[in-house]
Amino acid sequence: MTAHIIDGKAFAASVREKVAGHVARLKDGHGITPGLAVVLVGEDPASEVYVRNKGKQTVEVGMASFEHKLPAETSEADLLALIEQLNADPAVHGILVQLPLPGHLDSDLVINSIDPAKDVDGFHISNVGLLGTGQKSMVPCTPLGCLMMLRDHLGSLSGLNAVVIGRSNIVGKPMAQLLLGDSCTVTIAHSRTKDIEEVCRRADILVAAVGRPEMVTGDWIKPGATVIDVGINRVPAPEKGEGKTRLVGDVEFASAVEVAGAITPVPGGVGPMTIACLLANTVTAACRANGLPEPEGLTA
Ligand SMILES: Nc1nc(=O)c2c([nH]1)NC[C@@H]1CN(c3ccc(C(=O)N[C@@H](CCC(=O)O)C(=O)O)cc3)C=[N+]21
Repeated sequence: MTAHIIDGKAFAASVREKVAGHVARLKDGHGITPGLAVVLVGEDPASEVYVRNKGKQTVEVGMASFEHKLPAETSEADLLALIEQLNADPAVHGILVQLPLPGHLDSDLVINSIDPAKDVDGFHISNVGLLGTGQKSMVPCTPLGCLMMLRDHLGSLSGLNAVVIGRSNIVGKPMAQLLLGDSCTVTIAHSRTKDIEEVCRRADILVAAVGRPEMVTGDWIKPGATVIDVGINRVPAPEKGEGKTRLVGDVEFASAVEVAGAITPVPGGVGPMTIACLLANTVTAACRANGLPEPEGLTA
């Protein structure tokens, strides 16, 4: 039996359609155009993949897109001044500072200077604390997208064993919080975990977010498990005619698809959902900022 392939690209399109509906309602009914500001400091190859689709999709759903491209040598003071300006701008409902930042900038300081209500990445310490205590917050886009796909595929997650591989602040930790919020029994595995294959084989839900190409193979997976592959790794293409590089996940798809019950592909899985959830968070932020009921089905 081969796994059901969860189509993140199609799911993301349906999320964007919902977002577009809410944007239209905000515009026509209330004269509000949700706006997303993206701040890029310097150039990072991994970030470029992301930026390519994002501005386009923001405009496609009817929102305003503000891009601020700053040189790599921008000072912390100048970056903080820009964020202060965006915090104060009523046309800006969401602010995203592209990570990683150049080494001379303190990313914790920068992220925590964003107004938490406009922190559509959900990385501000206030949002992290709100999520961890089950209060209304901005939820990080990648874990939110994973949660939406899991709920859509499985219905209830209650009582299931979930294993998250990776303990980053942007994926692993918030993902674990969301799964706990949906009453999973959650394990966070990482590079120092003993018998990691064994730990993973107990998972009904396996989320791989380590950034190591094809680390998880079919023999790590419980038959029938739902596998979410967060990894986006660019590796050299083995065959001529495939271009110089190709994208692979943290899961070895060919062996995993034979064992899992369902699996997300790379590309076309978590990546498109991340961008869709960024737009969803922006429309949610715009509703909250104006005291309007928040969109249903777009929040955790
Ligand atoms: N503050 C901040 N927030 C982020 O969310 C953030 C960031 N910084 N820095 C960079 C990473 C990277 N990231 C991606 C999102 C979607 C795709 C995506 O849609 N990928 C396509 C593949 C695109 C292709 O074919 O190259 C897919 O998986 O199908 C990729 C990468 C968000 N990031």
